Amino acid sequence: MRLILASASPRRRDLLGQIGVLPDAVDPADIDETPRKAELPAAYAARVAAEKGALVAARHPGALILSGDTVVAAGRRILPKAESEAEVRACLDLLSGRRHRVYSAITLIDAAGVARHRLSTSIVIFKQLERSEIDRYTASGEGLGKAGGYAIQGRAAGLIRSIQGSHSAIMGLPLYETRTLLEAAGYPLDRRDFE
Ligand SMILES: Cc1cn([C@H]2C[C@H](O)[C@@H](COP(=O)(O)OP(=O)(O)OP(=O)(O)O)O2)c(=O)[nH]c1=O
Repeated sequence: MRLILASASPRRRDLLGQIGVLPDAVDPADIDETPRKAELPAAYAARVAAEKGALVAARHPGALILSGDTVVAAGRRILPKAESEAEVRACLDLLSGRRHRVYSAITLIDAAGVARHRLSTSIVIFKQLERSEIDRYTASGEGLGKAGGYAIQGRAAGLIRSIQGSHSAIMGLPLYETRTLLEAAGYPLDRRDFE
């Protein structure tokens, strides 16, 4: 059974590897990720994960397709995937000293073309950040290319007071839900147990 990871994110590949799953191919979906007007963060994450999966499934008939989308939200506000230092700084200014949510959606399309979806919601609380902490974090470059301008798997962990939910989901792929969907689709898991 061929498994295609529909993602350009090296984090998603590494996370899959953490549960012993090695995709047969990685084929990212390049879609327009602009939120719709008044679209709520959870619905947005779910929609984008589903759209990425559908696009890539069309290129691989008969394969399993796994896609995901991770969105950082302050209330109803969707934070960008930070693409500049200014965006990282703006995200940290907003997240400092408060709790926010991280929505991590996945879609698995099975060999028959049936799509199954899961959404994992986590709550993250940053400490009240000093100006110098924001300056240093921004300059580190770690927040670039990350939803909400930070990476919990990196030095941002030293600025985060608590998380509630799933660490893997915040990083980009909710592993519990991923395993559940792969299992439901008949994908052979835990093969190393039998070797
Ligand atoms: C909040 C957070 C996000 N991220 C990353 C995970 C995702 O790569 C990225 C969110 O962007 P996504 O649009 O979910 O994914 P992507 O563009 O990197 O890859 P693709 O669309 O091809 O699947 O932010 C972290 O690595 N650590 C974190 O703590």
